Amino acid sequence: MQVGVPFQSFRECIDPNLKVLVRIDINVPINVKEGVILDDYRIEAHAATISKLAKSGMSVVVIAHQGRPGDDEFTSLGIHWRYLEKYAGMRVSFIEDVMGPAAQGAIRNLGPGEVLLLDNVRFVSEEVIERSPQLQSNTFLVRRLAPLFDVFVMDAFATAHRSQPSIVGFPLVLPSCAGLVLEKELNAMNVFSSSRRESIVLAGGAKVPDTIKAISKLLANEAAGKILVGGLVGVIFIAAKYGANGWLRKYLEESGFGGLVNDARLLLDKYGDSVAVPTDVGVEVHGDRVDVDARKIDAPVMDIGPATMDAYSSYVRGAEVAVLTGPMGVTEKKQFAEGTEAVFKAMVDDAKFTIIGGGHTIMSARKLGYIEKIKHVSTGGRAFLQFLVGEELPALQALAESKRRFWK
Ligand SMILES: Nc1ncnc2c1ncn2[C@@H]1O[C@H](COP(=O)(O)OP(=O)(O)OP(=O)(O)O)[C@@H](O)[C@H]1O
Ligand SMILES: O=C(O)[C@H](O)COP(=O)(O)O
Repeated sequence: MQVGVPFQSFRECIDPNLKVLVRIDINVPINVKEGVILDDYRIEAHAATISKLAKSGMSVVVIAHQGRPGDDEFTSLGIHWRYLEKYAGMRVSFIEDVMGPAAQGAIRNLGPGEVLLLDNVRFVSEEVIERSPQLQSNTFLVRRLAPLFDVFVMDAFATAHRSQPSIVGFPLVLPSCAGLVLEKELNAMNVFSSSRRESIVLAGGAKVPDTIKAISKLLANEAAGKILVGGLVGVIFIAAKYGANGWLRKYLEESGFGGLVNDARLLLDKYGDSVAVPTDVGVEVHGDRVDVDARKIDAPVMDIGPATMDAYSSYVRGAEVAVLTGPMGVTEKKQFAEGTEAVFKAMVDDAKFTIIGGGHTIMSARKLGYIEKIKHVSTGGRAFLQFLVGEELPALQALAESKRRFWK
């Protein structure tokens, strides 16, 4: 943990005599019907925090969510349980309850070194309402569970942007610390934010409005030296820089992204060379890849082109930090994974520190064989973007408040 961080570090919560409540984020892509988790990266990451706490002799209760009420991935943590056991390398018990008498009884009876996973905290309706930490500390969830614990460990970086009871409520009533995953995320982000003009952000993927907003904030805060755009985000910047005819014009009308072209143009006008836009792209013609000039697009854009790969690789060379959020192309199709592969290669070969974030980005890095070579793989999605651009995260503010209240 860096000096000057305004909350307690992980090791300050470790004490074999204590019962700890740990909030983790094991919200993962899941096939509920078949009971199969499609990407367990987050579970593996948080298992380290849990095993460390349990091995120290603490009684460990884990609280987490999966999905949002009403969506297909909203389900019990009964599926996650076994994965957690596998990665923690120890027995984990699971209870189909969050804060009722069954859960309370199991928490009371938990012995030293034992781990209990509670069910999906979003089964409790209060959890999905975002309000101030003060109000969240007065919810039924917090009032029922907090008295059963000595300390709270906040490890769910990926949910740190939510002001929900299990994130911001407990720190106001229990002495709290950052977890191992949260500490790692903050350390990596500190490397990024202390490099500023020496860092490069590669922004691709398909979350076009969110990513353009993030780019705008990165530029306004002078948080990065250069932004290199790709993926569908890059397509919007291509339209802003070179104009849109043929396929591109039709695509903008049909996708509803037309309005964002103006936002991209304003950013290019204001920040000029700080944003690099693809000069060529890989388009799909009858299933094949054809590389064309970005001014002459007449088929679906699926990747950045070879000249752009070279240019982006040379920008990455020598960067203090290179961050990739969102793939450069449709990596699900082999012939359009070339751009993403080229920038991964440049990152691991030539940048001093590398960070990636986002579900598809991580999956691409794994598929293309770069995951082990990236210095920091973030567990966060929205939280990662929000933190990257320098926005406050409610979870961190609540931890800081906990320090003021309990750790004099
Ligand atoms: N040119 C393109 N045209 C269409 N889709 C693209 C293009 N480039 C990338 N994509 C798609 O973008 C998706 C990933 O973008 P997204 O913004 O969701 O990334 P992420 O942030 O890593 O993932 P997640 O949202 O899961 O956290 C992939 O499915 C990929 O196929
Ligand atoms: O996957 C995420 O980004 C986090 O688990 C937060 O999920 P949410 O967007 O449903 O709050």
